[in-house]
Parts: sequence; structure tokens; C-alpha cells
Amino acid sequence: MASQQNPESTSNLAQIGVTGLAVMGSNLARNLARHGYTVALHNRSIAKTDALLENHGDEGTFIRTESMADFVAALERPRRALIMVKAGDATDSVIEELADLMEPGDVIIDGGNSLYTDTIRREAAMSKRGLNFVGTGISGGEEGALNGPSIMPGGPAEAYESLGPLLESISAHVDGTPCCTHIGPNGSGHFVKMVHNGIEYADMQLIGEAYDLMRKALTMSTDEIADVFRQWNSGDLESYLVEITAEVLAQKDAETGKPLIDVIVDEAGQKGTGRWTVKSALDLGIPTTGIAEAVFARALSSSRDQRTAARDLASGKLAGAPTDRDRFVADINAALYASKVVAYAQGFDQIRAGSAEYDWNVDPGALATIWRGGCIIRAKFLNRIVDAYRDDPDLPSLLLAPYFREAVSAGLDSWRRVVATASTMGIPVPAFASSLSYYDGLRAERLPAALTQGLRDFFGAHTYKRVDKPGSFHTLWGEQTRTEVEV
Ligand SMILES: NC(=O)C1=CN([C@@H]2O[C@H](COP(=O)(O)OP(=O)(O)OC[C@H]3O[C@@H](n4cnc5c(N)ncnc54)[C@H](OP(=O)(O)O)[C@@H]3O)[C@@H](O)[C@H]2O)C=CC1
Ligand SMILES: O=C(CO)[C@H](O)[C@H](O)COP(=O)(O)O
Repeated sequence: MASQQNPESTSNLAQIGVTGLAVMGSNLARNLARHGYTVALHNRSIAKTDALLENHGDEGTFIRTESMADFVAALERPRRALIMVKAGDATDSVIEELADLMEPGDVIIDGGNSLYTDTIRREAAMSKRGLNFVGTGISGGEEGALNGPSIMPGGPAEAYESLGPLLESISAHVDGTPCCTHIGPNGSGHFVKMVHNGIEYADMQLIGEAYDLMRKALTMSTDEIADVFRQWNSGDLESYLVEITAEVLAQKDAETGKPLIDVIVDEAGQKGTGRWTVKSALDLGIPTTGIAEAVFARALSSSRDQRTAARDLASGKLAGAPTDRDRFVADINAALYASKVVAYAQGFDQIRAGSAEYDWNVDPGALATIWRGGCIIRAKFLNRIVDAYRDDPDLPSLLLAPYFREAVSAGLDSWRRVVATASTMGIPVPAFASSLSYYDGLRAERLPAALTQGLRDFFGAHTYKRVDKPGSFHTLWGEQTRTEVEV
């Protein structure tokens, strides 16, 4: 174990250790060291540890360790170890290794994208061994990890009392407020990070549809579209993802000189958090349609063989392009904003339902507050979400908050024009269209679900409720006399 001394440190030990020094772990370790913490470093293979020390060892005080035993021995008590390795089995094996070396009162922090049910299981197991287990969502990618991410820690409140100030100090800050707060017990931090990623999927899909419409319906060049996103980023749509969309579109391929976007294969990858969000939404019975469409759109994009075989499917008679380009671009802007509100509204619905299911007591306003900076879905309009939950913590849907009600209503005609135009031109807009259908479904006085109930009762005697009296009923369908039976 070799160490570089921190002049401010009172011992030779580290206030925190990071194990797993790939993109996220190495940048978080640097962030911690830059904030004056002595950081013990560990990685399964020593190369990453040495690369970090060689390239950034002068940024603070690090303690280099090779074995897990050395790593744990390098930590001040109560020990605090942050795990930043691949989610799943790798995380389980690192937790076991650490737990075997740690003592009651020590803290294990899992900052990876772990499935929240794994976190619930791990927290219970560590708690039995007297260890504090903090499953925390961390968002911001490489740049956020280094300069200030959004941090969503779950786990015991006592653990947060001692760990919170450290995490808050390295998080992003907006208007002086840290983008880190205790989310709730056990799996809550990873649950909200999972939904954060689901919203990220929806947001990116919506941005992709906006780009596709400008490209295909308006035949705009990539540079022109990049300019539009740049302009949008100084309006209501101001957000990290819109900002980097302009940069991605403006990038030229070094080899061919073409826009890089045209050289990238159109098959979207996914590591699982979006899919988990949708599975959880199905279990909770929450219609997160925007997120689901985004996950399915990635799946469709990656179905290369099917897409190739289907290339000559009929399109039917397609409509021509909109004649007023500026107006249609403005329509797309409004459709993007409204659909984005739907994605966040659905995500917050899922968080409320998850919180109720697991008794987490997640505060949606506090969550919106820490998503204002550092994370991938940071956006100007999160301030409006904070306001909405401050004014009414029990808001039934974000779409009902006065600000969003008005904003969506103002863009509604544009939203409908975009979906209609896309449909008649044969351009797929699954997220725009499903968000609009969700909105219309939500506000509908009556839905065709009555027919679903009738059919269910017809074939399976599943019963239905009546509009005019309480109780459950089954009909002897087709009989002329006494057709209803109260159940
Ligand atoms: N990349 C991102 O933008 C974000 C990632 N995350 C999450 O943070 C975590 C780290 O992400 P990232 O930095 O991208 O790194 P990766 O997810 O690519 O994981 C690589 C790291 O995991 C270690 N590792 C893999 N398997 C094992 C194992 N069996 N035992 C011990 N260590 C193992 C690797 O060690 P070795 O070098 O020896 O192979 C390496 O340090 C992940 O859970 C990820 O989902 C969260 C937010 C954003
Ligand atoms: O957590 C993240 C961002 O918030 C990670 O970058 C994650 O990998 C993104 O998900 P996917 O790879 O499935 O697009």
C-alpha cells in the first residue's frame, strides 16, 4: 500500500474509499480528492488505479491499494467504501468481499445502477451484519461525476447523517442548494435513479423524433437542425440533453467530413434501467407510456434483420411536407415540450406509487430539486416541478399543476398537428403520439374500458361495476329476461 499524504489530514487513513475505477469511479474519486478528502483507491485490476494516479494523482490525496484487505485497512473508522462496479453479480461479490473485512457501524455505499430490489435485499443482509448499506443513484455521467453529479442516496437515515455532508459537498449545486438529499430507506435511492433513467430514455426518444421530423418532413440539414436545438436551449426546453443534442449534431466525422450522426449505425443500445422502469411500472399499474415507447423504440432500432426484411413494406399514399417550415419547427418545439411534461408526469406518478408500495415516503419536490443540476435529465423546467409540488405536495398529476396545465394547453394544437403530419407522412413518432394519446385518455370523460369490462364479463364472468349503483355485477349475456346478477 503506497500513500500520498494529505497535508490537512490528521491521520494516514482515508475518509472514504472508492472501489471500481472505471469512468464513474475514477471521476468520483477525483471529485472527492479535489474537495479535500483523502481517498483510498481500489480496482479489481491494478491498471486503472495506476492510470488514475499517474494522470491525476496530483489533484488531491489518494491512497493506492491493491487488495481489498489493504483497501479496507486504509479507511478511517467508521469505514466508508463507495462501490462503482458493474451492476448485478459483480456488485454482489464486491459487497461480500467488503462485508467480510468490515466491522459493525461501517458503511458500504453502492453508487452503481443497481436494481432497487437487489438493493432492498442487500440492505437487509448488511443490516443483519451490523453494517450500514447505502444504495445510491448517481447521475451525471463522466463530467458530472467529476464536477458535481446529482446524488440520490437511500438507506438508513443514521447513515445519511454522517455521510450526507460528504456526498452533498461533491454534488452539483443549484442556487446554493446541493443536488443530493436522503431519498428514503433501502431501495428508494436506486428506485428513483431507475425512474430518472426511464425519463432520460423518454426525453432522448422525443428529441430523436423531433430531429427525425426536421430531417425527413422538412428536409433540413444536420447543421440547420443543430442550430434549432441550440436556439431551443435558450427557451423553455433549456436542458442538458437539448444542449448536447446541438453538439452531437454539429460534430463532423474526422474520416469522411460528413456529419458524424450520419455515420453512426441507427441501433440504440441499452443497459437495462429503462427496461426495469417499464417492468416496475407494469407491476405498479402505472401507465408510463412515454418511457415504454422509448424502450421499445430502442428495441425496434436494434431489430436489424426484421428491419432489413421489412424495408419494402407498403407505405400507402403519403402526404406532402408542411409548407410553412418555421411554423412546423415551432409546432415540433411545442410537441416536444408537452410530451416531455407527460414523461415527467408519468415518472413522478411511478415514484409516488413505488414510494407507497414500499413505504419510502419519497418527497417529489425534494427529488425535483436535486434533479435540477448534475444529472442527465437536468432541465430548466424542473424549477416548475419544484414549484408545483411545493404548492401541492399531493398533486394527482403534474399535468394538473396550473403552470403545466397552461403550458400544455398552449401547445396542444401544435402537438396534434405534429402527430397528424407525422402519421400522414409515414414518419414514426411513437413517443409524441403515445404521449398525446395518454393526455387525451387522462382528460376523457368516458373511456372504452366499459366495453373491455363487458367483454371480460361475457367470456369470463369477471363482473363489472355500474354507473348508477354500487356493487359488482355479472350479466347472463344474451338472455331476454333478468340479465343481471349482483355478485
Ligand atoms: N457510465 C455512466 O455514465 C454511468 C454509470 N453508472 C453506473 O456506475 C457503475 C460504474 O459504471 P462505469 O464507470 O461506466 O463502469 P462499468 O459499468 O463499465 O464497470 C467497470 C468497472 O467494474 C469493475 N468490475 C466489473 N466486474 C467486476 C467484478 N466481478 N468484480 C470487481 N470489479 C468488477 C471493473 O473492474 P476491472 O477494471 O478490473 O474490469 C471496472 O472497474 C455501473 O453500475 C454503472 O451502471 C451510473 C451512472 C452513470
Ligand atoms: O445511468 C446512466 C445515465 O444516467 C448511464 O449512462 C446509463 O448507462 C444510461 O443507460 P443506457 O446505457 O441504458 O442508455
